[in-house]
Amino acid sequence: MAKKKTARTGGPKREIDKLDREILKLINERAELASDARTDLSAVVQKAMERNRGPLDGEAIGAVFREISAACQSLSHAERIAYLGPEHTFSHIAAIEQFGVAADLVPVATIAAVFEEVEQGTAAYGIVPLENSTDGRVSDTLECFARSQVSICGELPLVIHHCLLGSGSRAEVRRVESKPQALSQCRNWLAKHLPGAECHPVASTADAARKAASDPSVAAIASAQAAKAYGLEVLVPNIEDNKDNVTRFAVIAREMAGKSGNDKTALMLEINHEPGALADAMGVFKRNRLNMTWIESFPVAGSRGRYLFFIEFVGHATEARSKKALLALEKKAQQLVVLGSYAHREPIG
Ligand SMILES: O=C(O)C(=O)C[C@]1(C(=O)O)C=C[C@@H](O)C=C1
Repeated sequence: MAKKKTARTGGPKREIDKLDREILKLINERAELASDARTDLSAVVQKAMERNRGPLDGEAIGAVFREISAACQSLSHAERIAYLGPEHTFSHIAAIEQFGVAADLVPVATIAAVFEEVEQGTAAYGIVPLENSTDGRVSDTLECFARSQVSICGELPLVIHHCLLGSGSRAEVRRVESKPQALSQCRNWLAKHLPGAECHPVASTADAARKAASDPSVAAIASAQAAKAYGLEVLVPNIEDNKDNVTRFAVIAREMAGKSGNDKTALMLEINHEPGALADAMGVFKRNRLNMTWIESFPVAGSRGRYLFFIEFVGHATEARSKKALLALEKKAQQLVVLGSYAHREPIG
């Protein structure tokens, strides 16, 4: 079939040159389209098939362009960084701290979507809240770690100042919206200063700010940056209950990070359901003189009684003492997953 088409359109060399030019054109188009996170590969393939005048048939040209588009997409997505959006969430602020404002920062709707972007390779990194000094763990994130393959390759503890934002006056506020973690970090302030207001959970602090912009009876708890971006007034700044309110973010990726010399390692452990099993596991850290910096027990969804332990200790997983401890833990564990090693950071802000 290819031979017949070549003859009709004037020789293989010319056809291949023409094909090259078409490919180049489509690659350029693809690069432009890649800036849109939702670009669909099939649109590019479809275009290539429509433009095709031989020598290859439609199926073959579709297959070639599918491969080219996928390669371009993975190249152009190599440095995309996914975060819980919309713009001006605390996750966005953390992503700017970590990667700079010029980075290709991509807002997504949920923490689970951040994990998906990284797992599927459409983003090289993601940034997710792990725990807060007032409110404890961020369950959405731990749940994602329990069923995902991604690693932690960095940490970023960020000082969080919450503001009450609105488009009217404080006296008009009947409802306060924010992410449950933010509402919880301000619960004493809300009980004292807005006891009659209904608290309503939404997907993120910036999502709350965006919604509050159209209704003066609704206030949002969000950052001062969100106030500016969504055209709201800061009705009350610094309403967090604990003045040293720090959220620790994890930078996630498909690969682990190398040694920095001042590292921590996070792991996920499930142990036998029997007396002394947790004490035995803890004994491994003691014997190997490894200082634990975090422990969190988390129920395995739908298991009725099984728990995962999220543990963090000082040291890189490749260091001798860590390796010895991980080996000993593995023998005791039903499940042991090293989530990653990463450089220790002091709180920012
Ligand atoms: O909603 C946001 O702005 C987020 O980035 C999420 C999040 C969280 O879930 O912990 C991050 C930091 C603050 O603790 C409040 C909210």
